[in-house]
Amino acid sequence: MTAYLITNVSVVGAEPTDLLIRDGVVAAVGSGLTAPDATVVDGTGLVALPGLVDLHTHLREPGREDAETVESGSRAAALGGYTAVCAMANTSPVADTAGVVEQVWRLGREANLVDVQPIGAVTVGLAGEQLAELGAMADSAARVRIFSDDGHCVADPKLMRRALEYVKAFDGIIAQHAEEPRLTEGAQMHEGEVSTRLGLIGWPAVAEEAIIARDVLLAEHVGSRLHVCHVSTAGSVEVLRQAKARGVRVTAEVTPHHLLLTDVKAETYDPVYKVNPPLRTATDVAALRAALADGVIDVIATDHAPHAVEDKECEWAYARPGMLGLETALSIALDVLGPEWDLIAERMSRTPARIAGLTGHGVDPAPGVPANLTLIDPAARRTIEPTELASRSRNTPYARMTLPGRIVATFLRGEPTVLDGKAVK
Ligand SMILES: NC(=O)N[C@@H](CC(=O)O)C(=O)O
Repeated sequence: MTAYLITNVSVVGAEPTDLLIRDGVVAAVGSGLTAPDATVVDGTGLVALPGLVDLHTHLREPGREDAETVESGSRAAALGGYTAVCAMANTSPVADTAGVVEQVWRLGREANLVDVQPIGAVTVGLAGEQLAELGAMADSAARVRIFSDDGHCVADPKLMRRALEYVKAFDGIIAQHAEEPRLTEGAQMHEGEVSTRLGLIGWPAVAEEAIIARDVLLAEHVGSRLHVCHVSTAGSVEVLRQAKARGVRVTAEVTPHHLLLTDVKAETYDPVYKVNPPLRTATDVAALRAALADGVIDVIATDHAPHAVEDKECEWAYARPGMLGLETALSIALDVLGPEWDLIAERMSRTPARIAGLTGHGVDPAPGVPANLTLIDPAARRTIEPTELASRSRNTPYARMTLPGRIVATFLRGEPTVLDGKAVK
């Protein structure tokens, strides 16, 4: 294994120092380190963070390898500064058996660009009728701990209760896509002034808030862990705030796009802005930012949702919901939060690693810890060109926008996956 000496780098915003990486771990931290055998990476002006961890990635394999594969999504993740991603279960076939989650896990190991931790489906085929083999997935080589029907809500309260009870035995988590389906039939965008003006059927905030309110009560009742995917409304934040104050075991994520973009984007009728849950109002964006800062929202998760051109570049009503996120998340976080490195490390690495139980991830560089880290140039600005992304899909809402920050290098267990801003393999 090659050793790497990263010189003059700011670790999570602290005074510059040197980092020596050897045999997969951070071997030493301090000024004036020397290591004649090491490859030197000049860290001047760069910030080192623990490798980012994404709780919500759609890798599309098996089934839609035209939109993304485990390998292409892993490369996109590494280029975005990630060292671990949790792969959502809405593949084809659905990841609702030990066989499928093991397949995804094995493909992740083979690509070896990030650690891919599969999420298992809660219900068979995401159909919301019958619990999937949660125990078999937990006992499989993939050691699944998070279960989600993401893309669909576990709408049946009895099934949701059973799922929460079942995973309690191994301290598992149910990650809910909070959307009361009866309130969102035919919905195309956020229900509000813009949808009224455009004549599009609305997805009301209450469809999300009602499910979160129900689920925090269920989680409290059975004493299980609940995670709420892609929180998008100010009202949801208030429900979560109250639940957390009561000690309910609930965590929540927000996406970069819900921290930056609003429903006004739908006025373009460009389906790149169609996403589930939909882009909301400026008031919601402000509430989500405040909740991220005060901890009511625990993590930024990308909801990286690649879609093939034919599924996205069509009439708004026919387009699939979802947008890319892995390669731009850190830049959006930097844009929204500013250079608050400790907060960024907390929300994008330490806390998601802790929630997912990914040992060796989300740990600040220090002697002896696994060398899972990323180097960022905060002064750089880059213009997003969709054709230059590593994802197989092109559906980024940030095309031709100039964003702050650039990932210079990412290390997975001491080996670079990204160097000089380029994927190593
Ligand atoms: N977030 C999205 O807009 N899309 C997700 C699933 C979903 O949550 O609808 C996808 O898998 O494409």
